[in-house]
Amino acid sequence: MKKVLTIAGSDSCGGAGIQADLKTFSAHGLFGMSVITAVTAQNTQGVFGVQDISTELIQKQIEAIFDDISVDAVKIGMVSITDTIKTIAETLSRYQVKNLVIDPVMVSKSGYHLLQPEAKEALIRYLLPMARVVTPNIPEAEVITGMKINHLEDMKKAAVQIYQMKPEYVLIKGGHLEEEAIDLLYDGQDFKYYHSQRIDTKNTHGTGCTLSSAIASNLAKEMSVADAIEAAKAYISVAIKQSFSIGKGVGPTHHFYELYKKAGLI
Ligand SMILES: Nc1ncnc2c1ncn2[C@@H]1O[C@H](COP(=O)(O)OP(=O)(O)O)[C@@H](O)[C@H]1O
Ligand SMILES: Cc1ncc(COP(=O)(O)O)c(N)n1
Repeated sequence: MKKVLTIAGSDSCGGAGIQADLKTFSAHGLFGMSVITAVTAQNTQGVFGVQDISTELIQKQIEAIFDDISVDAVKIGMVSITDTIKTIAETLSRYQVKNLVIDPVMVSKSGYHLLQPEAKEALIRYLLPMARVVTPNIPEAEVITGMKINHLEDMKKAAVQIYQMKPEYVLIKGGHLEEEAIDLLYDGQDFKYYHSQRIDTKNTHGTGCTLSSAIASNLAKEMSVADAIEAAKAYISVAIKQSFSIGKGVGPTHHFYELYKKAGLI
């Protein structure tokens, strides 16, 4: 059984964060584990409070896992503050970490800063060089590069700039573009495009978390990066198509193992 770890924040309403990650791992038939960086009080309408977990406990959670269990892939999501970032980077650097996917979570769909703006530099300096794949959405790519992204040509320029920050692969997600939801992969040489039809729904809470967890799941299954993203993109498209309302705001994606199996996605 392949084992996948998420290092991320808890979302009390279950649509994003640790909860979305673990659901995605299970839907891929994998064993999911978690290191919780922060607990958020959150629902479909907003984020109402955050408690960062102490760096001591974050370090102990990581050590508890890696000292005992072999981990096939790791996904990092909400990391909140500079001290958390430094602790994760320092602790992970003591282990052979395979297949690290970093989703540089910054601002929730409701506008709450899940990463303190001053922690951006630490994320770039300490975490990005450890990544096999980094998966910014367009607003995140804009913050990381300092450039405005309006269309595909801008995405390409941003991908080249982020690649210089030393991840192995950069995937810029186009969910925030107007027309098609095109994602762009750059490996330092070539660009690869992942097209999918834009699904007309407001229920996209947790789409970024789900995509990065699906990529980590596929890497744990020893797929190549390009194939892992292809399969993850198919997964997120079905998960968004099946998304539903659970409250008054932005609803979650759907992780339905049997459905995806029937569709031949897993
Ligand atoms: N309305 C949509 N229809 C189809 N795919 C979407 C839609 N919104 C997002 N996606 C896809 O979901 C994934 C997550 O993207 P995005 O929403 O940009 O990330 P984030 O949740 O980090 O903002 C990407 O593969 C993106 O192309
Ligand atoms: C704890 C936590 N982590 C991440 C997100 C971002 O979610 P999304 O995938 O919708 O960008 C969130 N809202 N809450």
